[in-house]
Amino acid sequence: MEKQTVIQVSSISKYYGANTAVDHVSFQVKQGEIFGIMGTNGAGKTTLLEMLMGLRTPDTGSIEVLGFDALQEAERLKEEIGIHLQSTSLVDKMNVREALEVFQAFYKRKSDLNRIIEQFGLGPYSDKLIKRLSGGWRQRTALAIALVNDPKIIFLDEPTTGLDPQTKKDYWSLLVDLRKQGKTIVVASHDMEELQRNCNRVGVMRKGEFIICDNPSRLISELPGGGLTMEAVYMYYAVDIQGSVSV
Ligand SMILES: Nc1ncnc2c1ncn2[C@@H]1O[C@H](COP(=O)(O)OP(=O)(O)OP(=O)(O)O)[C@@H](O)[C@H]1O
Repeated sequence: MEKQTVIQVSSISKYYGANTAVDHVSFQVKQGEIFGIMGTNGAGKTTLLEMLMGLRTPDTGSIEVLGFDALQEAERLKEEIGIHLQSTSLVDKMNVREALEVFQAFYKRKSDLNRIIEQFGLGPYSDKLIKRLSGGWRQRTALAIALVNDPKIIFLDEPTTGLDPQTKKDYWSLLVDLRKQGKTIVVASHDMEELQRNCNRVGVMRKGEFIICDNPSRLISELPGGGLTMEAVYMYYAVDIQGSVSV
């Protein structure tokens, strides 16, 4: 059976003065996909994610998420999505369980916190201050916070930056489990290996444009001149011809 489209992006742009951060981007995400977004620093990934989450208003185009207009129905949409905080500094002074409870209070629908704590292995840490946790456990906590309203879609902006390879793997196995539970995951990342291994499809951004979007193995095998890894895909599509990154 054809999977349902849960995100429909049609020709959205975002301008910051004369700077075009996102340039007429269109794509769809299906229910249950892990959808990756890659691109150089400044390519527009965060701006794109923020528009999908209803946190930023596009200057052109439209976005439908789970049947809601991300612009007109942003409040309603927030009930249905999980947002992974880039920094947990806001909740640094709380322990893990307190942070989960505080964030859950914002939502009507509530997931079972004990189940999340167990699923994420957070039990031994639930009364520990977040600021005392290692990077990996902080990111795990941030992901747990994104799940307090039992969202259908989870948006993640570079969640594994700075984590060691094993901690990254452990983190991704949580995401794969969430996908198996039917969640849709949209994730921006600079880690080519994790995108290649885990994403159903990856969109490549360059200077605000969506250059190409396909599953990782096709992106690699159809690379003009041949390629073996997402690194080659990145070098070909994401880095501009002069080899300089966008600013
Ligand atoms: N609030 C803002 N005001 C003005 N310009 C901004 C703002 N946010 C982002 N930009 C600019 O928009 C462009 C896209 O930035 P964005 O943060 O979306 O890129 P990114 O791909 O997420 O980068 P990174 O990988 O470094 O996080 C950049 O040129 C950036 O300088």
